[in-house]
Amino acid sequence: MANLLSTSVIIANREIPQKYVLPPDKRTGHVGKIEIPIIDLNDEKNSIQHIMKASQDLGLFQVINHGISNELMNDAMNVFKEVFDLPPEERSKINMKEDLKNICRIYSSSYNYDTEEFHFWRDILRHICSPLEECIKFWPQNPKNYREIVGAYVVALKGMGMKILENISQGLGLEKNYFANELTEDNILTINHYPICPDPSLTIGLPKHKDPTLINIVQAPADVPGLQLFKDGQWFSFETAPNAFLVFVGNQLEVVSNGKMKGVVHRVVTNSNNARTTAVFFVSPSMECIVKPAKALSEAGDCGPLYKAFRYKDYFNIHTGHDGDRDAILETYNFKI
Ligand SMILES: O=C(O)CCC(=O)C(=O)O
Ligand SMILES: [Fe+2]
Repeated sequence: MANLLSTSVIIANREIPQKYVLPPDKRTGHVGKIEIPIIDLNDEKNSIQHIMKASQDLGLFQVINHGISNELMNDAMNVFKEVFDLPPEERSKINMKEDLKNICRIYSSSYNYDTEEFHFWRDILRHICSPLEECIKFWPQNPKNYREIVGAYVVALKGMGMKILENISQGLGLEKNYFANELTEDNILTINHYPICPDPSLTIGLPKHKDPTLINIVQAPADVPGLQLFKDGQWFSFETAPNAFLVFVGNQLEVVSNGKMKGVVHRVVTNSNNARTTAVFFVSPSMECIVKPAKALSEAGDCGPLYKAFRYKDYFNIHTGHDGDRDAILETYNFKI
């Protein structure tokens, strides 16, 4: 297995190995600033309309009053950080031999570490979360309350995700529970840890991509920036409100909504002053699910369906197989008609 950045001599030496240095055309330059709409999930009168507008304008919004307590958010973030501070011999126990389905894995850069053109400046702890009772047995036991806290966190995130999707289905004119089925059955939680980087101008935490899921929900620190989005030919950095979650429209929502909602191209840059840890909850179709535009939407307008039906597994396999540039999937996998 690849060395984790968090333990390796790279950090101690304060130098960037060649494999992490981006080709000049991929380096990050000047960026503008943009504000991401903040949506009050308690404001039932307006939340649908605000979510729809933000999803259509930007493909990204933040939610507050989302029902997940600050205490649970803090507890979860603290145990995630503790995992990355564990001594290497403790951390290596996370990749358990009995975990044949790779339910819980800790690794560096990406799944394509051995073949990718350059490495990303991040370590990842990835947990499959569904079905929870099966998967939780393979999650870390150190810190000792890890499973209890992260189990509660995942249940809360799923509940919040479904509430957001109820808003979206109503905003699209579909029945309220349109997404309460195999379209949202697979859930993964990844913890991204971006260590301090001696020279952020030469590296990338996560290169530009659109999320392959239905939606991605992100808990990111308000005081350590890193995420940037691409809009109208320019990159923008933005701030995350304290105790808010960011919600990204994923490619599958683009398909189901027949292009009414658009995913946003984004990336993560590195930081020379602070390490950054984020939690990302993927709400995805099951691997066998056939994804296609909702009939009510493709039959309503003049344009007909804008996307072909496809099996999520076929899409996902191509998506994860792309070294470095996950956005390339949009060109190579022609799921558009
Ligand atoms: O770690 C972050 O800030 C965002 C990660 C992300 O975009 C992703 O995992 O798809
Ligand atoms: Fe993403």
